[in-house]
Amino acid sequence: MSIQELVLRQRTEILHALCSSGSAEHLERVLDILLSQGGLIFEDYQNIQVPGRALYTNARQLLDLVYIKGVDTCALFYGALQQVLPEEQRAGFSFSGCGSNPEEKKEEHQSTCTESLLTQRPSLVSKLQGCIEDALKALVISGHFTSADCDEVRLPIHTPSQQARCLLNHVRSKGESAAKVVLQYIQEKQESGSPLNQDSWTPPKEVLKYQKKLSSSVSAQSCFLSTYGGTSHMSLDDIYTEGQLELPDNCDDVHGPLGLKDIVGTAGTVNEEADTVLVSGDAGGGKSTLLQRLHLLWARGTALQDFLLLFPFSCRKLNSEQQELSVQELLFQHCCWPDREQEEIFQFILDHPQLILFTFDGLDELKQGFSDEHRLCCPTQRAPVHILLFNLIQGSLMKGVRKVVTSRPEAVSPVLKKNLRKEILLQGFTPSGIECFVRKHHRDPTVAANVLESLRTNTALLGLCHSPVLCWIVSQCHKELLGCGEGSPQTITDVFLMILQHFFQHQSSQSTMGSGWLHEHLNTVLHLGQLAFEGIETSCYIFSGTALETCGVTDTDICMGFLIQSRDLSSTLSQRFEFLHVIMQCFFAALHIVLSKNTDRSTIPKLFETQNMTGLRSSTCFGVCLPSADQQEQALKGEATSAKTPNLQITATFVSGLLSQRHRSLWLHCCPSAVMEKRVKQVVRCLSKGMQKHFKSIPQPVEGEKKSMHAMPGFVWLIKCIYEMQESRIAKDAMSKLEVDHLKLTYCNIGPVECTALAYVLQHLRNPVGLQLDNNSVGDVGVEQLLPCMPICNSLYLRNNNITDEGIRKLLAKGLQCDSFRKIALFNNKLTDACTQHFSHLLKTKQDFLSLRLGNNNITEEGAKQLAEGLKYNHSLQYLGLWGNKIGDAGAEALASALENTTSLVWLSLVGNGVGSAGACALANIIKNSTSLEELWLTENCITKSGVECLMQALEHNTRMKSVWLINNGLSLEEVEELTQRESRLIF
Ligand SMILES: Nc1ncnc2c1ncn2[C@@H]1O[C@H](COP(=O)(O)OP(=O)(O)OP(=O)(O)O)[C@@H](O)[C@H]1O
Repeated sequence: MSIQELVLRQRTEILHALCSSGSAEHLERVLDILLSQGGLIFEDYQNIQVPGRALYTNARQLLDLVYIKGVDTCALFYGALQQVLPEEQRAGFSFSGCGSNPEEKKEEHQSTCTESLLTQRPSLVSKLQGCIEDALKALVISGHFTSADCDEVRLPIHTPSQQARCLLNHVRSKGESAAKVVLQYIQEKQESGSPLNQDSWTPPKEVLKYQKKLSSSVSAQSCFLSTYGGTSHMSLDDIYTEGQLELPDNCDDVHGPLGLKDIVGTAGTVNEEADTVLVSGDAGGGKSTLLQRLHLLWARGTALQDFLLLFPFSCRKLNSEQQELSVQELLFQHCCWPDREQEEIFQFILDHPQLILFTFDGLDELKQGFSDEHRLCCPTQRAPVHILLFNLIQGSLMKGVRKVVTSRPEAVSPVLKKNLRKEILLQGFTPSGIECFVRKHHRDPTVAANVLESLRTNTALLGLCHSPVLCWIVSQCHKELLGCGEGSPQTITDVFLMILQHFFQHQSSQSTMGSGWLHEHLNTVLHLGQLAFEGIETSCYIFSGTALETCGVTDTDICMGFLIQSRDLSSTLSQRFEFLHVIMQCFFAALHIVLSKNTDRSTIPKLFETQNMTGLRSSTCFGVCLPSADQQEQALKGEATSAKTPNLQITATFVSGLLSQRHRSLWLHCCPSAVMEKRVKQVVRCLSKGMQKHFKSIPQPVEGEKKSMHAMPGFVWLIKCIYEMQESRIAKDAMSKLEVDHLKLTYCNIGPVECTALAYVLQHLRNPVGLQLDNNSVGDVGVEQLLPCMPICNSLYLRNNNITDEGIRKLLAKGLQCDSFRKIALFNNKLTDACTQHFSHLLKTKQDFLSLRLGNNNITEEGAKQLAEGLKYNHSLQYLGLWGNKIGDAGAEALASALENTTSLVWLSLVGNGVGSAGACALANIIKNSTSLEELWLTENCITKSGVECLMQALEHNTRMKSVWLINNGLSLEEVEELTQRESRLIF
């Protein structure tokens, strides 16, 4: 009998010997040997070892292939069995002359490293098992493996030998030089005599010394928070509160909240080839503080430990670099100077990009807007710093070095987006974050409790506190806050006036009553205002002593605490200053515009006009104040103005707030009232004109469609300015001309603060509208802020907004009293069964409610039962969507019984709810009896043929039903075919 025949005859026994233990190890070792001896080629191996396929199937595939390949391969196969199987099993599979000497084969296959990986595979698998991590490190350092490659190898379902095989397979796909790294690594291990399972790679000594110096300077720079510099020292450890990190809505590959580690992790990656991670968030939202935290944790060795060197940059500081620099100079001069061996250290950085992390804070503050026009690839070539920065971000310079960049969202251009690995949104504090921050800020629990209580009674202020910088001010000014009773702050201008007063009164020997405090410090306000204004118009946020002098800023002014000394990793001899926070600079710039005698007449119109055009990329706002050469340069740069747009918008918002009726008494003795009146009129006119422009942009509706307005950039900002003015006359005027049926504000970065302003303004609309706020960050506090405009909303769309049951409780309590309120959509929020009783009550009470969509929340059987209670008594609901919840068959049964005789429901979706056949049979009763239902969606519900039969029988009695959707249920192809033929309204 030939050996080929033997393979056939012993097929069952061989399969048993290879697979009966349930472990794949025997089969995999046989494959290793066959690969090493040329019995199989790698493509054969891939055809046999199909991931996820049953072990027996793989083994059968091997036997088929061995048989087809012929006698030689069969002989090698029997030889491999002899090597792999336990002694007691071997005897059954002996065949004289089988198996050639593997060493001989090795001689034949020495030409390339990739081939050696195959010929030496059995021994490599055994050698690598104890030192997978080291081998991975070598591959990462050499640039062949990414962290995703490593993760795949490390998968916990792999045994050590499978990890080794997976590593070898990956290496093969990376090519010859990767194979060389592994072989060299194994060889060096053996030559050094060190056991293969010990970590041995350490960076050169000079690099380690440099790392130590860098990390100690990063640590020193990041352990205190700068906002407290002017008043008191607060260590970051004592005050740091987790902010809310989110991925943009379209990528939902992560469940649960993101943490700091996810910033450089794989979550949310959209472009594997790019190296830059963007953290975007509003002014004062905590981006710089978050980076500072990352820096500190890295320097302490508790985070980002995959990176040996971390280079932190501040775009604000890079603005003042006048020289052209090379990357080497940029790193060493701006971050940390190596005491020795600069060339060696820089070469190490170039050779090991995976071990290096750059952070660039405040890209929006860079004078030049991001552009990819000037390409630079050579790390030793000098160039203006912004060009270096852009090329680093794009990866044309220092490819492979990871970069984390922060920016305000308004300044993120499409060109920048194109170069991003991923984006993470920093959404400020959550409600529990606010509480945590206040408690950290006030060690005295009674004070903390009082501050929190005053926030609870003033939800507009609570909304503002989602912004960490405002939360800081509110905590800092707790005495003023607790003493102000009725006049408690409502707007961001109120909050900043509070801190202004707080700082002045802390510096004064006696506290001045009434509005006298401002008059007393008017000179300081004007000096700092001038400095701030000039800085905002030229994107300058750091000021030299000379700049201070030019604006008349004195030592007394500095002592007030609004300016702090600029910190820098690179040592500079002259002192430089910056405002406590850039929003503070905007506030002083606004004070200058409002109070200065020298404010040009065109300043206010230009400030508002520019912001209102399209938001970004418009001509420079304060162009008139710049020398004409600068104007030309700005115009040429085009995007340069976009970077400062957010600060101009904030300044304009403050101008509106400062000129509001409520604050005018403050300025009585500071500025002639006629001038003040004129400025107020200018602002009101600008806001009204801005709104008009938006309204004019609304297209006429197509016949039969509703008139709908999509918010243009700048719309929300205009609304916020109107809110700052706190004059309902202005809000009313602005809104009286808006005639739309539907207002769409999706993806507009709307948080609680914006909700407050929206509600304030929209309540003056003449006719009810549909308000669509999908994909924002409204949250429960935002929902509460929206309540005043509920009477004007006939439908409310709040998809993807972090809303919980508590928010719904308040929303529905108000909704019950609103006659127009008929529809609500809340997909993708955080709702559970706890909110369904409120919906149930709403359904019972409001007999004109039309549409309820609660898809993709966490509603279970219990919630469905609660809803059913309400549905029993409701005769108006037409649309009910519970797609993507977990109501199960019992939930479906409860709904079915409540809706059995519905005369209103037209559309019901229970997609993806685990309804099963039992649920389907119950739902069939609605089809049987209802006189209204037209569409039933039961896609992805594990319904089998028996369930579909029930639905079909019910359809026989119903001619009104248009379709029953049953895609992706537990039906075979044949069943689907048969059922479709029997009933065409079933859609599979
Ligand atoms: N996570 C945090 N924990 C505690 N305080 C914070 C946190 N984040 C921000 N703050 C406070 O808010 C202030 C403003 O934050 P930060 O400067 O980090 O905001 P930003 O987003 O960088 O603002 P901008 O875009 O205007 O530069 C900080 O100085 C600090 O007082």
